[in-house]
Amino acid sequence: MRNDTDPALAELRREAEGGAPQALYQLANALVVQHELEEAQALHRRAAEAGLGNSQVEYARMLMYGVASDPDPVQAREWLLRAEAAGNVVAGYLLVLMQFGQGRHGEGAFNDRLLAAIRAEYPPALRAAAIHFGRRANAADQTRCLQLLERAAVRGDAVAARLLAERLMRGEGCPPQPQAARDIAAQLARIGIGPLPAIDVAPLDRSLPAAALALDEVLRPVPAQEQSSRPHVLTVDHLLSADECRLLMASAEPRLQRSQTVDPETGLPLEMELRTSEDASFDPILEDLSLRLVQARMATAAGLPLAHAEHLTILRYRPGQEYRPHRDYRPPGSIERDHPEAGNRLRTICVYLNEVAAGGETEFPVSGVKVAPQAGRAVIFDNLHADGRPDVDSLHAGLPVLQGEKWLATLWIRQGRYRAY
Ligand SMILES: O=C(O)CCC(=O)C(=O)O
Ligand SMILES: [Fe+2]
Repeated sequence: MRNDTDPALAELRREAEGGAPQALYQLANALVVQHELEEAQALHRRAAEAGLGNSQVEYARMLMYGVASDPDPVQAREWLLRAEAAGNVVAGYLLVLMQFGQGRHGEGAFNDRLLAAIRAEYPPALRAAAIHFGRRANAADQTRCLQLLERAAVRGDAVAARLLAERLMRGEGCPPQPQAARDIAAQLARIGIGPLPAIDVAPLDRSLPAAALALDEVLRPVPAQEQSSRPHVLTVDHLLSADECRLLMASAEPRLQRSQTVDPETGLPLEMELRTSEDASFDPILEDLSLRLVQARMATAAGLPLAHAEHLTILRYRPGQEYRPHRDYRPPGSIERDHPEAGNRLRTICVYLNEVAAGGETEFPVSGVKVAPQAGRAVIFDNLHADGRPDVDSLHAGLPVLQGEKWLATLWIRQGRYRAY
């Protein structure tokens, strides 16, 4: 509904009457805050056509996420390329994000794009690069990781600040600096953010070259251990680094809510005793490059394109909480309501994000396999037979947590494309 009473908005409207691109941009941003998205989109488009880089980026963002219109990643990409050519580094950063969702990394340029956004001190780029360097087992890259986390934190990135505090406290990549860690923790506590669960540090990657960015490292195949063939269950230890596990927990925590499950009869979401955890799901609009790269790593480990994955879900179980035996494939009714063209859930990948003091294993009753949580360990299993029929043997459960917390990241990956980008 049009808001005509807000004097600040009325002033912006007056200023935009002359059609100056900067004034259109400012009015559009104010309208987004008021949820007047269609008008905002039209104004960004006008300013974009007049050559304003910031509006080109905002218009492209709306097209990427399908805000005020259906998603149009092709148009979004064109606007981003235009803005990038005019020197807009956020456009380059968003192009990297899209490349890793669309399997367009073959076009290259992603490392240079990220570098340009790092040089411009764009916090999401600083954090993504920090986590990238933090996987490597050499002192120079570890120092680079810490410096980049600090630069992101100084620019207001609370997730980077949490990752930095954990590293300083434990002396990861540097000697322990408990006082500096406590200072950051105290600042975070003032805005209601507490410490993260303790996790063991995964061994660092010795195969990566020092110094240069190499983002497509997330797409390298990883060796997996087969746990059972019926159902088909694999595990990958240390798929995610400590920083990546912390990133997922820190990004999810503010959004956790009581989990819902799909009613097998009606396909409608339902709160029930089957699943007693809390969860957070990341609509792509909430994603940043760090989250996207971790998901690309997970999808690669599962052997499927990220574009086939439903939204990333992070679960937290407290003592006594569990996910009773169930299968992940969905009833036909529920598929019809949610991207029927993507088909059913072919494969699931879950990654444990912390050490659980006791309990919380993932159990597959048909083969008797039980996978114990360990930070960074992935469990990957098929929900459908090779011919696409549901595999009833894929029955599995998250056993009750007996002590401590269990954090888990899940991607349910469909047979076909689910995401626009
Ligand atoms: O908590 C677990 O170990 C299993 C989780 C699960 O089954 C799921 O996310 O679909
Ligand atoms: Fe499941």
